[in-house]
Amino acid sequence: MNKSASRLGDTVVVGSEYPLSVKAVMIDLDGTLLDTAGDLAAAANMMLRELGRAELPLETIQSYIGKGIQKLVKRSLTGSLDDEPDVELFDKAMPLYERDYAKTLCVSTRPYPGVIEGLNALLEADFRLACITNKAEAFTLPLLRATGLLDYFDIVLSGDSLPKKKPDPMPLLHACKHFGILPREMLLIGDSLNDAEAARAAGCHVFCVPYGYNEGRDVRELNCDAIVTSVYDATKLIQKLS
Ligand SMILES: O=C(O)COP(=O)(O)O
Ligand SMILES: [Mg+2]
Repeated sequence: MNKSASRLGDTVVVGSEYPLSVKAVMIDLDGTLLDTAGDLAAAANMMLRELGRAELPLETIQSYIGKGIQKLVKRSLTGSLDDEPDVELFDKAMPLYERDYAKTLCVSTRPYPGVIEGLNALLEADFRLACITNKAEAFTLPLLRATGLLDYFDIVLSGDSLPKKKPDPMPLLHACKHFGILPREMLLIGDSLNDAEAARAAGCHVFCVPYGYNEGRDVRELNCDAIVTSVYDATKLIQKLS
């Protein structure tokens, strides 16, 4: 956010061109649509137990979410954001984590307040919707189905759907192409640096929610167009460009 930020109720916006005119909306999954941290952490701790290692607090594992499950496993094994674990240990840990997360996938995971209302309002206003996540597809689709969100989206792009994932702009540009629209006609709603960087690199608008997982960092540090309290609140800042 920059110095010209202003407030509309609890929503913080930058600049004054509101409502923004866009044709389609992309929404991030972990930390924006769904509160997945409890189930991701339960699986990480099952894996750590099976490897005879100490469990980690939920808050620590929550700060490891954002760059896909391989990175989550590496971070859980090393207790750091960027260190590389021993290759043999990682090769043993990865299938354990995948098996464990398949078990915990939707135990406590729920949509955040304002998500269902927001998705309904977006469809009512005739926006086409994409879900863009760094989560692996094997988990994304069952989770969206189990929480009743899958049918809202025209396209779902997961962390392994394309050669590159967020913060690379590739999935965002792919979604623009899918809808036949320009990046500046697209809005991404996300919760992290990965979303903000991907949107800026693609040339899309980006709003961030403050309740998600920004790898332990303050969401106000992000270069985004607005911080919105919920997906529903985001709908009040946009209008359909026909
Ligand atoms: O899988 C992750 O680490 C994060 O996924 P997200 O892109 O939906 O936030
Ligand atoms: Mg996220």
